[in-house]
Amino acid sequence: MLDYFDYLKPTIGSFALYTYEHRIPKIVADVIANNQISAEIETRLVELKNALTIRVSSQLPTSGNPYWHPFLEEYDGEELQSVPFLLGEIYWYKLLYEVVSQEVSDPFQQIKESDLKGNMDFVSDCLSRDWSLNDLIYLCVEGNSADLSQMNGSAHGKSLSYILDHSNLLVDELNRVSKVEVLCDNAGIELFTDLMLVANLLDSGLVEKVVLHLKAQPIFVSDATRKDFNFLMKQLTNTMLGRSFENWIEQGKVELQTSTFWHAPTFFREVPSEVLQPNPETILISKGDANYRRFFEDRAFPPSSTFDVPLAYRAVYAFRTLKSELQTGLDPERTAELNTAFGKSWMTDGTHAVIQKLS
Ligand SMILES: O=P(O)(O)OC[C@H]1O[C@](O)(CO)[C@@H](O)[C@@H]1O
Repeated sequence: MLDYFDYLKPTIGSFALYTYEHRIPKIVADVIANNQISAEIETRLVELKNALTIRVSSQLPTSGNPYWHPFLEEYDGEELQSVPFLLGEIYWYKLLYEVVSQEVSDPFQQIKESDLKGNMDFVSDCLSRDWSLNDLIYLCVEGNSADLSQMNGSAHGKSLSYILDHSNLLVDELNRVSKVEVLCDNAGIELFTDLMLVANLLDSGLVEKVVLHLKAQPIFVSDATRKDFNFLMKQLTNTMLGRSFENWIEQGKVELQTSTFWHAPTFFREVPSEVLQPNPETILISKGDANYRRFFEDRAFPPSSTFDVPLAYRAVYAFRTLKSELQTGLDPERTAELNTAFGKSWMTDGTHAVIQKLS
């Protein structure tokens, strides 16, 4: 039972505190450096650097997004340091978005686009190779290292150590379904690797349809929006991959969905049927760290813990490089080995990964 465990919060020595004290000021500085904004907006952005002193306000403009209401009711007036970390982070990104949105539609657009442009050699190299399905699964997880919210920016291509690897199970289960849904994570290189995997699934006839879930608004710096998808497609003009996706979208074999649920402070137990429609003919692939945190509610439990993921898909798989202090389903002996070798850093430094069957 998840409820049995406390939420992760920015306590001394925690990754949450490091995020609020170091990562967030860096994100603000990057947004200022990469956007043409007025002095007034810049001043308001600088105020957001002191994230821990910010208080939740139920007056936050929610632009008609109903998924904000339970959070605002519950935490109105509280400082971010006493709010569960994931929800507090989402609140902070919303404040950032509200501040800049009068002048800029996506504060991270420039950062995301220049990262992709700077990595087009990697894209060309990937497009020129033959890939097995298994290798594409690994590529797709490695794509999740390309997270621009981390201090070191895009880091795809570094080799990952897999602490759980259920990829063979996934390949086996892919033979038994007709549809795959992907909860996409980062734009640019990660989204490109997602498309590479999806293309293999459709080209091989393994599945008939794929739904890609994108963000309706910018969040967590590099999370992929519809606009980011279009930008990637533009870079893929005149490639086989680009043409295939144009056709599949036209034929309805690839569907792009966005929902405001993904940038509201919500957990998966609240996901409504207008956002996800689980069914036993479909596999859900959840990309990235933030989605993993949303499944397990950012709570402090031992890494050997297991919890039900109450979504009635044929199966749910997480493709994730670890960037936060939670993990499930790990053998206690393996956990002890990792702690001995790396201290706590294996959980947050993006060097370890899982391909994990969650249900
Ligand atoms: O792009 P990903 O893999 O979801 O990672 C972003 C997430 O990781 C973190 O950087 C650390 O948890 C968060 O700030 C955010 O949840």
